[in-house]
Amino acid sequence: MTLAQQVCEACRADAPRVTDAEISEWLPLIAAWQLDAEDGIKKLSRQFKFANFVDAMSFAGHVAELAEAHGHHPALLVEWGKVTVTWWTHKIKGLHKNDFVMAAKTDAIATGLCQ
Ligand SMILES: C[C@H](O)[C@H](O)[C@H]1CNC2=NC(N)=NC(=O)C2=N1
Repeated sequence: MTLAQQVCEACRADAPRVTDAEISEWLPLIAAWQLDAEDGIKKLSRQFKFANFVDAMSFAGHVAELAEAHGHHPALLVEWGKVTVTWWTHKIKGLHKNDFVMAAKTDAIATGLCQ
């Protein structure tokens, strides 16, 4: 089953962060995403390009619906012609498999919407 076909598991505060081995295994599956660390918190982010602000905002709305459906939410930066989506798990201050699943699902909904 691909990452995009998987579902988020209910994330608990004591859930384990992904290991370096898991990052090495899963990051290539979401090759357009980059691994960042902000204040020691690992995050996944990707910038999606659009023709204008309204299209960018519309995509952000689709991501919001996806997030609500899965109970797992990103940070969204909406600018003219682009949206930066950043996934991490607040509860564990780092990356959980859910973040890789949601990044893959974000790619799936972006298909056909972004430039
Ligand atoms: C109560 C609610 O389900 C939790 O706060 C959820 C909401 N969405 C979430 N999203 C993310 N990315 N991390 C979380 O820890 C998280 N927790």
